[in-house]
Amino acid sequence: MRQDAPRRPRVGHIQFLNCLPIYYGLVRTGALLDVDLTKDTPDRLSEALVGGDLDIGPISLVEYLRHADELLLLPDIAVGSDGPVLSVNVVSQRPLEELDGRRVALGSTSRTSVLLARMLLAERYGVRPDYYVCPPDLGVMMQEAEAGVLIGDAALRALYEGPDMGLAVTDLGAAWREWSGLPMVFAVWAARREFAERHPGQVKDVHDAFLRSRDLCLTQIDDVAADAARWEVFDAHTLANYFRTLDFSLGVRQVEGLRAFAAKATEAGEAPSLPAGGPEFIQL
Ligand SMILES: C=C(O[C@@H]1C=C(C(=O)O)C=C[C@H]1O)C(=O)O
Repeated sequence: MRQDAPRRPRVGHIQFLNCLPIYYGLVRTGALLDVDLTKDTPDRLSEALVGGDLDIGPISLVEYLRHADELLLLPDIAVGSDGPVLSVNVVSQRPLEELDGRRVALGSTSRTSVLLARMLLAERYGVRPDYYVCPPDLGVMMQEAEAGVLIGDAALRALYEGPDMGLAVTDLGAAWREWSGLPMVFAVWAARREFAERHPGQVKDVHDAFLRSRDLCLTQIDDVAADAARWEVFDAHTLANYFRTLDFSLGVRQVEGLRAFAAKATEAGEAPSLPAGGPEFIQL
């Protein structure tokens, strides 16, 4: 028996459909054998990465901004959209400009989208609702509040079911694009700095695996959607359209969008400002 057996990197994975294209390829390429994977909601994964319980993984953008000194970004991978995202929504029983002083529920799995919603409602709609955090359940939210902010599968479902229930659905990817003219980055991938310094090879391997996985999947979206539709409430066409809508890249425009969001978050007192030239990427 080896007493000092090296351990696999502890890697996070968002358990929403939005990251299925990345997971799918990890299975197909065999990369899952080389990582200790934790699937969870974005709020818990962010906390685990910041707390040192994970080494590498996706992190909600604003949580990255709050802990940028402990983290390094992985290049070229993110969860975002350039316009509508379909799965980040404000669901409302009345027009957004009428929400002043009204109860608005913030889904507990989100950190970035709930902040985006609060900034948008304050700055674009001039309203100051009475916010509270609650589980991401549309039915409960609509009983207790006039509007709710949802992300992930629950938000995608609300997009299709909300209008029949008399609810207005505002896509926050589209709203951000109208506001800033830029793509929105909801989550980034990061490694803990100390881990990256000790195990640069492992970070590179995990990063390569994510990119290969994503790229493989993007060439087979209809097959991935058909496979996933066997277990999901969404049909294959809806899923394929969703996967094509999401933007998993982190190029020059996405980084511009990230910086614009960071500047607004700093102005709102929600995150320290990015260092000049930031965000800081890992050198692989
Ligand atoms: C596009 C999405 O982006 C997400 C939104 C997040 C947030 O608001 O904190 C975090 C991770 C991503 O899952 C989504 O959840 O549908």
